[in-house]
Amino acid sequence: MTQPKTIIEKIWDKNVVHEEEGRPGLLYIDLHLVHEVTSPQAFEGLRLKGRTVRQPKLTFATMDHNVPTVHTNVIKDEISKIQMDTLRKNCEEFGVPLAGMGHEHQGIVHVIGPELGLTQPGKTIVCGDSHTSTHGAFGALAFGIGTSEVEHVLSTQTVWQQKPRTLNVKIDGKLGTGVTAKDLILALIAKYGVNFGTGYVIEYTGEAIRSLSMEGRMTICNMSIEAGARAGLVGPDETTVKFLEGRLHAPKGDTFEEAKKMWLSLQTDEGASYDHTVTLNATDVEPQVTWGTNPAQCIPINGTIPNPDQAKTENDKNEIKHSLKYMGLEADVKITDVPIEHVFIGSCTNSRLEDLIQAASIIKGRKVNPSVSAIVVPGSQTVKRKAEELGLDRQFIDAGFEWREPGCSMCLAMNGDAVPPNERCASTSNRNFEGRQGADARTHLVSPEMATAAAIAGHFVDVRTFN
Ligand SMILES: CC(C)[C@H](C(=O)O)[C@@H](O)C(=O)O
Ligand code: SF4
Repeated sequence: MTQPKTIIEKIWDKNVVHEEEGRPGLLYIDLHLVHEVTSPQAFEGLRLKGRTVRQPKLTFATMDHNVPTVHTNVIKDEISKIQMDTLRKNCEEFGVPLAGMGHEHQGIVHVIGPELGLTQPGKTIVCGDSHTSTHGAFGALAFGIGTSEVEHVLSTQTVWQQKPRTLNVKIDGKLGTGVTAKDLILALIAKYGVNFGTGYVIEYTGEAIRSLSMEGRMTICNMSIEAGARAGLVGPDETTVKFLEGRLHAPKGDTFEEAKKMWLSLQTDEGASYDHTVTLNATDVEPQVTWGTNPAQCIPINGTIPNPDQAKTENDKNEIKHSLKYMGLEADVKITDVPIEHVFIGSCTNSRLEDLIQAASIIKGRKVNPSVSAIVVPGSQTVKRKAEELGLDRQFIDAGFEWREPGCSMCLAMNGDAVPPNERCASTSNRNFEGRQGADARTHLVSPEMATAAAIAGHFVDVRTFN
């Protein structure tokens, strides 16, 4: 009898083309996603070495980090303009399909891959971007790579990888009303810290994960990297198959039926062992808000800002003090008493149609607080179009939100969208590091529902009682 395997080992074994004891393996890549920030030197490398792109059909590029989200044909920022022009030129020269600015499929790379049906179960997927882990929601082995690896994948369609250790994150129980996938992943990182995934690929299992939509699973897998993991995935099921059926690049007709069989059979075997397991009970999770400068510095909405004097170690004490200072917060204050000036609904964590529907559902005819400036940035042109078909743009605009063009936007402030110094933002993105949303900007990570509620209230508020 063959040894029972995890889905992670199955995908690895299917795609590894060369392996030696104690060394990284050479992994064949089924899909290479490309964006304008991490690709220019990689293409330049090919050019200098006289090489071509080995598999242009397995490569797909978009523009996201630098695109302005206010409607314009003029890119003011010179570096942004150069990166985008360079990507266009490179894609033309090397025959790589591109959804550039103005293209109907343009959007954040981790939103468009799944949306176009490029992301599929069992694939190995890479991109020069850490949040490539998002695509793991489909049962793909998807991880971020550096620019030199981007060049390697462009020219050989393979990458050297250390065989991952496997981590089972088992989330049982049921999510309460008003509690989302974003709250689950924040609570998980708050419980185990920002390094518990280091050296591992995570498989998310358990009842709570099974009952999530694909959008929810993407939110969770997206933030695997914030737990230190290279990748995170969810075994494919009927939810996965249903999401992919009819998508532009998904298989069609009989080929779809065959693919479906293959996808559904791609599961961790009964009795397979993981290198490590951690658990969380979804029933206990409340809406979360980060108060500090890493995603683990996070409390439930009814909590208070931690007091450094109650820290367990000297190190923790100093860390809390440092974060409080940067964030301009006092210990022991209720998080619901903290006022905000900005709201950002967007990013590859929470800018899909479902996120926007859920965010809009909180408005109920109310207005954004006059002290808050709030923007909604759809993850892609497709999301934007569909949201407009549903009238979501009107709901947001009527409430006082700005409705923007798709891109990474205020998630990382590379494109003209930034939080001013010492101002506070409730953000649906994934990183709250110092300076992430602009120099001295203060970021609080929350779910889309919690972001809308905060925009209306002008401070953090429990979305479950905000009627
Ligand atoms: C610019 C890119 C390399 C970076 C990443 O790898 O994640 C960005 O997307 C981010 O979220 O910080
Ligand atoms: S939305 Fe943010 S996290 Fe996602 S790829 Fe863009 S910059 Fe990175």
